[in-house]
Order: sequence, then C-alpha cells, then structure tokens
Amino acid sequence: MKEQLSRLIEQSGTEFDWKAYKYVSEHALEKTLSETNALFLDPFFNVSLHKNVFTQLRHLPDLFLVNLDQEWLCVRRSDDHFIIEGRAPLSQAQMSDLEIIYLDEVPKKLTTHEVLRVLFDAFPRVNGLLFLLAPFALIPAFYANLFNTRMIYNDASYTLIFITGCFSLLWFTEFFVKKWVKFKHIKVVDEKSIKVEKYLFSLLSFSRLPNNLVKARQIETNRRVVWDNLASLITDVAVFLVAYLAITAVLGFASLYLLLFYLAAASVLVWARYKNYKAYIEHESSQQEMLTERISVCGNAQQLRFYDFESSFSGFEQACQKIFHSDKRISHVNFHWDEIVRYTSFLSSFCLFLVMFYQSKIDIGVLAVLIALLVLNGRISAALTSGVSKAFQLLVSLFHLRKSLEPLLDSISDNGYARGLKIDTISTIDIKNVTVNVAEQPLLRDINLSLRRGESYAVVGGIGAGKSTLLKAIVTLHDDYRGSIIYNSLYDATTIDRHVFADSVVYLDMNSGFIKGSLFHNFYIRGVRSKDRIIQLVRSVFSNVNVDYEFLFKTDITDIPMSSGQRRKLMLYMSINEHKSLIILDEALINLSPEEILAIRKYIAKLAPQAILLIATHDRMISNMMPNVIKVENNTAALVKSSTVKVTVK
Ligand SMILES: Nc1ncnc2c1ncn2[C@@H]1O[C@H](COP(=O)(O)OP(=O)(O)OP(=O)(O)O)[C@@H](O)[C@H]1O
Repeated sequence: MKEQLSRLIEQSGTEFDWKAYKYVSEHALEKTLSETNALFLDPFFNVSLHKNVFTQLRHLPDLFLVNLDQEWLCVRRSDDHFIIEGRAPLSQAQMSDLEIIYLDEVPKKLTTHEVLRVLFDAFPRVNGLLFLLAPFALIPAFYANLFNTRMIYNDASYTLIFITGCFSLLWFTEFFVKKWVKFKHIKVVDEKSIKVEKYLFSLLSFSRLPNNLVKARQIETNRRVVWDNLASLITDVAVFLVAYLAITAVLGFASLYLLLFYLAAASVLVWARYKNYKAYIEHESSQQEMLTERISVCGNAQQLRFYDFESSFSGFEQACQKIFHSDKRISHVNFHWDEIVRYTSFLSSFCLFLVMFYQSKIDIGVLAVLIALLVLNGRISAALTSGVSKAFQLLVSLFHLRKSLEPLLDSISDNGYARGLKIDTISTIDIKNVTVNVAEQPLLRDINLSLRRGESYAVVGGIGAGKSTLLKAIVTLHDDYRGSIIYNSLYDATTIDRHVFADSVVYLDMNSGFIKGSLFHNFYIRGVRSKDRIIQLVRSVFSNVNVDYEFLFKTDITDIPMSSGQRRKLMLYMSINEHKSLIILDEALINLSPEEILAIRKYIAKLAPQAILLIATHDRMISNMMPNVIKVENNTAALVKSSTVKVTVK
C-alpha cells in the first residue's frame, strides 16, 4: 500500500517530505492517509489524499489508486480507458463502484511577498556547485604566466604542448561540470515553472482583471530571469572572491589597495546602472502597452481595412513612439554603461601596475607573476561589472514580478482558494432580494426569482439593461451583489465547488471561444468524451469534411476553417451533455438559422431535459418559443411569463 501511495505521490509531481514518509508505518488505511497528508510540502497547493467510491465515472480524477481484488494499483486515465502499469487497460465498466484513493489540490491563498519567497526557495540548489568551480578561474592566469617561466624558452616545444594538454584537461573538467550544473538548473527551473503556471492557471478563472494576459506574460518572462540571474550572480561573486584571494596570496597586505579600488569602482558601477532604473521600468511598461495595442490591432486585423487608416494608425503610432522613446533611453544607458565598463577595466590595470610598482621595491619576485596577476585582475573587474549588471536585472525583474503579481492576486475572489460544497445536480435556483452592483453602483435592485429544473427561461430587456450581469451573478462570475442566490434551496452559490460548475453548468456568451488544441481536446475538456458521439456531432457541423483521425485529434481547432454559424453550432454541441443541469446561453444563439435554433433546443431537451435553461436574447422568435420569460428593465428583473403561474404585469 505504502509503495503504491508513493507512486501516486511521485507521479503527481507534488512536493513531499520523502524522508519523513520512511517512518510512516502501515496502519489502518485512514490512519496511513492522515499521517501521509501531514507530509505534503507543496508551496502552492494544499494537497491531501482522500478515499472515496465514485459512482460516476466522469468524476474520476486522472490519476488515482484503485482497490482491485484486495490490491491497490496506480491508475492513470487516458480518454475513456484506465491504464495500469504492467496490466491490460481497464474499461469503464470494470471501473465502476470501486474504492479509490486520489490527491486533491487546492490553491493556497498567497500574497505577492509569499509567492516571491517561494520563487527564491525554488532556486535550484545545484547552483551551489558554482562556488566550488570558481577556482577554475585561476587556470587562465597560471597558463598565461607560462610566458614568464623558463619552460616557454625550452628548445623542446613538446613541454609546452604537454602543459597545454594538462590545462585543457582542467578546462574540459570545468566545462563538463558547468554544463551538468546548467542542465540540472534548467531541469529544476522547468519543473518549478510548471508549478507556478499550474498555480496561476488554477486561479485564472477567479480573476476579475481585464488584462491578465499581459500580467501572466510578465510573470512568465521575469520569474525565469530571477532564477537565471541568481545563478550568474553566484558565479560572479565566487570568481571575484577566488581571484582576489589569489592576488592577496601573492601581494599580501598591498592587495588591500586593490580592494579599495574595486569598492570605489563598484560604487560607480552601481550608481551608473541604478540611475537608469526608472528608464528600465518605463521601458517594460511601454512594452506592455505595446503588447496590449498589438493584441487589439491583430484581433481586429480584418476590420482595419474598413477604418480610416491615418486615424487608426495614429493610436498605434503613439504606443510605438512611447516604446521608441524608452528604447532610445535604454540605448543611451547601455552605451554609457559599456564605456564605463571598458574604462573600469583599464583603470583596474593601472591600479594593479601601481601596486606592483611599489610592491616590487619590497619584493622583486612579484614581477615573475605579473602576467598571472594581470589576468586575475581582468577576471575580477569582469566579475564586478557582470555582478552589478546581474544584480540590477534581478532587481528590475523583481519589480516587474511584484507589479504583475499584486493586481493579479488581489483580483482573485476568495472561492478560488477553497473547495466548496459538492452537489450532484442543480435542481433549483432561488434569487432572494438580490441587488447587483456594477462599478460599485446598483444596476439591478431587489430581484426575487425562482428557477426550477426542467424549465426554460428567456431573459429579455434592452441593451445594457443588465441581462448578462444577472446571468453572471447566478454562476458566480459576478460577485458584487447583496442578497442571496441559493442552489437546491440550501446552498449559497458562492459556496459551491468549482467542480460542480465544470460538471453541471454550461455558460456560453458571445465571447466564448475554443481552447487551443484539437477538436477532440475541446470536446473532452467540456465533458463530452465519447468518440462516437464526437464524430457524429462533428459530422453534423462539417458536412463536407472528411472527419478522420488527423482532423479530430491532430489539427488545431484554430486552424480549421469554419463559418460563424459553424463555430457557434460546434461550441453549443461540444458544451451540452446529459450531465448539465444549468445551461446559460447569453446571446449564444446568434448566427444560427431558426431551424438550427430549433435543432439546438431539441438537442438540449433530449440530452438534458431536466436542466434549467436560461437564454438571454433580443430575438423575438426565441423569446416567444420559451415558456417562461424574465424581463430585465427599470433596474430590476421579474418573471413576466410563466409556464406554471399566471403572471400579471402592471
Ligand atoms: N465590467 C464592467 N464594468 C463596468 N460596467 C459594466 C461592466 N460590465 C457591464 N457593465 C455595465 O453594466 C450594464 C449592464 O451590462 P450587461 O452586459 O449586463 O447588459 P445586457 O443587458 O446584457 O446588455 P446587452 O443586451 O447589450 O448585452 C451596462 O451599462 C454596462 O455598461
């Protein structure tokens, strides 16, 4: 059992205290699980093991342990099959009603500061080896000093070749160890990066931030810069220390004068770099603006042809000018920086010569290692300038990380961090004394509505009346409201688990799009998993296309040419299935012919006859077709036509 548990934990990739796990003895299952649960160390998720019997196959997680004939086995889900190592895959029928153990991961509520601390903690420890590699920096110095020895003037050149061979060996050793450290660093960084992405991905749907694409992109680029720059910084500090100690070993007390020079040089370098901190920050923010501008322009590329070119370009041009301006400032900064670096290196040689000049009066022998000291001195000034530069980039990246993380994390609603209540199906929704606010102003007041299973409702009203906002509030996409929205007469909407929404709710509006990936993937993530059904539905949408393996599983959905109607129809078919008990279509039937609308309606009635169906529409045909009508007007919403109760409208 313990072995299988460790396989499950290992395969999940979560962080775990393996050392302490050694001492967990196998007791009764529940006790083993609770002792194991105490050992999860994941910085981003609260992880816990659970035992359960899943009656609904679709609720099975992708990775779990199953109790088969008194033996626990690790199972991975692949489409509709369940893969067990060393055994034939199990079918759905074989899986039903079995006891399983699975991992549940709930995102932790972290502040920006805590996320940054996790990023620092995640810095690959293997980079510590770079300190040990620093003495290799002495190789070029020793080698260059060969010219100061008699060996080079020896008649037999093979002595030089032999010595060079020995030095090359050392170089190669350093190269291979460094390469190994680099690969390990990249491997760990990749593993940690995916965790950060998983954390942000799990919270994204709870964010109310309009431009979280730009924020997510900022986090993506800057977290890597932090890890990479820290590694380089370690190398620079180590090389500086080793090379300086080597110089001290030769020059003794006199090396202190050099140290004073390095400290002065470091102060000038820090000043030169950091005085342009603002320029770098501005540069990044104008890059963000440019990205937002490009997204807007590219997203409307075809429309541009019908706009006035000069006026539409002038908006874009302003963003360009802003970025050119900051580019120019950065170029100036870098030009000056390069010159300061060159001059620092020149001055450091001068300083060394000066120290050597006086030191040679005390000990003439130091001149024998002049070349070695020159090389070491060069390494020190290179490490100094590179160190200051890396530390600067680190600081800039941390600034951007903070600036992106803060608004993103602040915008996450609290239910993103909690496991809510699980309900099998949504049978009623009661909206009680609800006042919905938009931009902190009441938009809809005192709404009281009861939505019942199997009933269909049209939601009508003028443009901007608040139909979409009301529908969003029902499915917790809009949470600025007073009053309560109660599911199944008992549970407040905000306390319902996200899995319930994924499993039981369809929410489509005009902006709903496909997720990058194959057609099959798009059906799969929306809960339609039977290949036969998918093929049948795809054929009904693309009547002239050969629906083969390539089309279904390989071609990216964004590369499939389709009309607006086909897009809309496909989206509806891939979202509706027999497990849906709440279907919200906010203007999602536009682009469809009356026949198609009727067909969709029948499809819903056939697959999910007990679902609560809400259709927000301006289309009279659709609202006339619906047995119940909710009218949103005069800052409130009320049922104006009902299949069960006669409603009188004043
Ligand atoms: N995120 C938001 N921030 C500020 N105001 C908003 C936001 N979303 C909607 N609104 C405002 O709330 C009001 C209602 O918008 P909503 O989209 O709910 O209307 P609607 O009835 O669905 O309109 P339509 O039929 O045009 O789609 C509008 O005045 C709109 O400007």
